[in-house]
Amino acid sequence: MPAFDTIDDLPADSRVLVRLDLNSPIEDGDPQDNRRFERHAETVRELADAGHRVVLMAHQGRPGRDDFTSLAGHADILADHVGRDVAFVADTYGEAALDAIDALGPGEVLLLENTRMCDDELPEASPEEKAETEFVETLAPRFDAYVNDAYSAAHRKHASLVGFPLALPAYAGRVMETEYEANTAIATREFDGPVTMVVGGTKATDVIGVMDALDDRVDRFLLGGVAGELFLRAAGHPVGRDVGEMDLFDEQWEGNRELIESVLDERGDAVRLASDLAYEGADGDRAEVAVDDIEEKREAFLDVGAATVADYEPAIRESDAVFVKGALGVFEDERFADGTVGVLEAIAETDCFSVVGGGDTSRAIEMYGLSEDDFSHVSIAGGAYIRALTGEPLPAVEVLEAAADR
Ligand SMILES: Nc1ncnc2c1ncn2[C@@H]1O[C@H](COP(=O)(O)OP(=O)(O)O)[C@@H](O)[C@H]1O
Ligand SMILES: O=C(OP(=O)(O)O)[C@H](O)COP(=O)(O)O
Repeated sequence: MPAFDTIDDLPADSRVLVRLDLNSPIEDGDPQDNRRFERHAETVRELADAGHRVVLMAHQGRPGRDDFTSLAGHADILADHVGRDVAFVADTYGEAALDAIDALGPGEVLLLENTRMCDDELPEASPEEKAETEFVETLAPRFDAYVNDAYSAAHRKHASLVGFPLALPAYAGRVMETEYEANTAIATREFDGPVTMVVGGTKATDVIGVMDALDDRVDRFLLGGVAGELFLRAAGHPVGRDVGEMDLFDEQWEGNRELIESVLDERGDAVRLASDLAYEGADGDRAEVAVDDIEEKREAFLDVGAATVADYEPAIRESDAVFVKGALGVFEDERFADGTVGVLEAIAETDCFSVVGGGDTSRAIEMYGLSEDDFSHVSIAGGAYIRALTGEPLPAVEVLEAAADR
């Protein structure tokens, strides 16, 4: 069980400052609706229904990047999910923000401007230093409690995540609670049968590090995606290289070659690699080739093949727990979704404990009509999920735990 207090422990009629993670894809300047809104809406609705005055903080993008925008559009999307008005003020802790906070009535909800527009939010520093910033020292006295629901940002030591829990009584929101429990299961729970990890996607450096760190806590790794191709390359197959205008493979190969070879050396029996791969044939349709028949990589491989899925399915059915990190193919293109969807369907059909993580990969669930209810947990975290899997501490969770001990 987590060692932090939750919103069940909040005193009645509190003024609560709540940190969410609404960081979203931005298209034409507008935030796109996604699972983060839906999940955080549950915490916000519960707090508002209980009669608390609810002030929300969140970030969007990083300064200097295209996705660094105001949260005005986020307030509207969140309001739709909460089923209540979510007021917005284009200020983080200045006079306009303080006036809006003071004017809030019981059960009302206000979203403050992108926390990263405030100089004190970034860069990373210790909780003690962040608690002494003007941002925290100005806002904290207006509140009775701080709630952190932003599990997916909990690996960052930013003021809104680690500073406020030192200045106020601090609690975990519902998203924080459920993400924490599911994502640490691999490190904290005992499973009776085999534990399997499906490893794919494009961020090979991240997932190979996870494989190395998890070591024998996972009984078998089923590989696909870019990471899988790099492992095939290490096993002596002429794949896992950039072709044409690609730049997904060679650099990640150079950076991970030794680690891949050492994982294969030490855990080779636990690592299952694709036996066939799919690519775009001359007619534009999906074509497949057995890995043993590949003499030279001439085209981009965009999915694992049907024989690989048939090989992975029984391994999933025999498992007591399955954790997914990364897609097995470019599932956004229907022609190359079979690997990812086949494996997700196999997981959905079993009653094993299952967690699907990664913002991109978890989108395959709704895209292909799978039900989220058929998985134990679909995480809305990327980087924090990876760290939780390997047992690496999350600074924003640590300060919540420390707050509960005070
Ligand atoms: N062979 C491949 N070549 C290129 N992209 C791939 C391949 N296999 C999977 N992908 C891509 O990987 C993405 C998902 O993985 P990634 O972005 O690493 O993970 P996350 O789910 O954590 O966001 C998908 O968008 C998919 O298109
Ligand atoms: O979306 C996020 O992380 P993720 O892409 O790892 O899930 C979080 O909001 C953290 O954002 P950041 O990586 O800009 O600090």
